[in-house]
Amino acid sequence: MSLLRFDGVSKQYPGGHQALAEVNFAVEPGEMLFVTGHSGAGKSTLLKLIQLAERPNRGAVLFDERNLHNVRGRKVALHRRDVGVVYQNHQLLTDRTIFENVALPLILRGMPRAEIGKRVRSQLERLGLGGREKSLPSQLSAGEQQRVGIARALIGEPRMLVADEPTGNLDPTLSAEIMELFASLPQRGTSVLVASHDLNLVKRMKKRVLVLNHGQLVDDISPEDLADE
Ligand SMILES: Nc1ncnc2c1ncn2[C@@H]1O[C@H](COP(=O)(O)OP(=O)(O)OP(=O)(O)O)[C@@H](O)[C@H]1O
Repeated sequence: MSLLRFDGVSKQYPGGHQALAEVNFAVEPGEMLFVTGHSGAGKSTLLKLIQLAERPNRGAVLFDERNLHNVRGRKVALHRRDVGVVYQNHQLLTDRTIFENVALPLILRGMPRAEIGKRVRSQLERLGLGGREKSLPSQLSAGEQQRVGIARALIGEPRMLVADEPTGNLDPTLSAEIMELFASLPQRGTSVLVASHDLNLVKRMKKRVLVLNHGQLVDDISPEDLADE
């Protein structure tokens, strides 16, 4: 059973711009894949539909076989727990410590403090940020800040992680490191979908790649196809 399915999905923004046209694909549990394409191709829109930050005009987005069309009101927040989001500029709270930034989603859920402490420390350790709990974001390097953003996205144990240009601000070495980190997540059962316009970086990862062109899904490249290149 697929974790995510786009079934003939079209998205037109008010004003008439067609951002996605009849897009079909499915993602299995624990699968990692990329979506790439030129600026304006529809990558961010595709990710927004998964988080319910936008809704399609036609077609259906199914998550765990549930049509997101029917997820409304308070159910939206519950759905978002299943989808961790990583942004290009990590959007950390600058006046809060690393611990507090990562703990926030669990605090909002009302989880007991002791449990939060345990989970956050273990997540930071796992991402190589042990010992940085009390630092402020400004005291960390760009790569470390991005790892905090990833820790925060993962802390609620989402079924899927979506990342929009997560290496946009990083140099090539750090970008490769962050991509390797994403690639290790499926081993823990989390599906990962990364949007990036950096085709070279994407190809080097040898994972499945969806290619968007003016809102159309024009290619769905398997890891085997990339291995031959
Ligand atoms: N809120 C909006 N209202 C109107 N048009 C929008 C809106 N958001 C995006 N668009 C348009 O939809 C198209 C797809 O945008 P989207 O942000 O999904 O592309 P993208 O592939 O992520 O681009 P980039 O790599 O530049 O971020 C673009 O032409 C964009 O101008």
